Amino acid sequence: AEKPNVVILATGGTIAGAGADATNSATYQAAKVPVDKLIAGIPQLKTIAEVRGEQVFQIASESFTNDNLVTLGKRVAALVKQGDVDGVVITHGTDTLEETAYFLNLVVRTDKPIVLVGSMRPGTAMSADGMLNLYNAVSVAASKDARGKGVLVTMNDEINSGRDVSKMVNLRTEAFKSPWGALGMVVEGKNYWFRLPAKRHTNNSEFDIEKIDTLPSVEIAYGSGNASDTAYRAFAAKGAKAIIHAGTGNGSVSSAVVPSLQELRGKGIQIIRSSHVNAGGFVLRNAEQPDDKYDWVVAHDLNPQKARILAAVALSKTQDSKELQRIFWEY
Ligand SMILES: NC(=O)C[C@H](N)C(=O)O
Repeated sequence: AEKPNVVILATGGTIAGAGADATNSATYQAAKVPVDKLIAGIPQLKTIAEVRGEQVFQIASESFTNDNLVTLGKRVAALVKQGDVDGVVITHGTDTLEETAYFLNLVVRTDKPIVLVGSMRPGTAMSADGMLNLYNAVSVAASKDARGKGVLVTMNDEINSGRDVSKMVNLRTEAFKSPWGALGMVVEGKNYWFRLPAKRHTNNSEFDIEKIDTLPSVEIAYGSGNASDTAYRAFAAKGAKAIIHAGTGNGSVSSAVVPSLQELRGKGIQIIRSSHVNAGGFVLRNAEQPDDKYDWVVAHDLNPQKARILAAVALSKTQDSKELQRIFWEY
């Protein structure tokens, strides 16, 4: 039987990292190993798919920019349109993997599997996790039963939705979790599914990377005790179109910051309240702050970095705060 065709788009990260010694599991350089070498290191890939690699970037993911997102998105969209491509895998640093996964989930119109994967240890380390993670990613991307489920992330044998999943801990290989649970598991080349995403994505999205060439500036300011309005004002002065408030608790805002956010909203900047609580926040409209009165938006269950992605994508289409709020409920 003919094997499915899977393209691996490599962007760098620890999965392409190299350390000086096998004991260096945490001290190494990310984004060193080219994609062809990663593929050659796993001869078993040939048994599950026809695999070819493309080096899109070679960067650590903390340095990913909006331009990187747009370039990658356009390449993925072009590939999934090809009849000779059945699935796409993207190797990526883990630090912003959740942002890229959510971005592609919003803007690439396809049913074909798009799977992001990274690793927590470089390939040179003892018990490196990248090899099995990449094998699993190719196996999921090659499978028909992964179609139509939105952009996926395979790490540590779990299949998570690119919308929900987040890096929850560092250093450990069990780093990625979704607050709503994994969609399934991939074990020895077979997928076991347990749930489906409920939010709009890919083919059912109103956004399309083919119509997006740049993303507006959306910045994140962190809430804590003794918070000041300095960061919010500085972002506004630099031209931010929206500011994500990475709020305490329910997305609460300190009384020292509230008047400034009202003022910035009056100048046309969108104010979006999210929560930075670790295990998954959930911000409700008009709870903690009168969002209707102030014309602010709430980020629903999206963490600040995912809220940044959705706000940037949404603002490429609308400047209306009510539309923005609808989009935050639906995606
Ligand atoms: N584990 C990793 O991939 C971390 C690395 N700093 C990156 O995101 O590129």
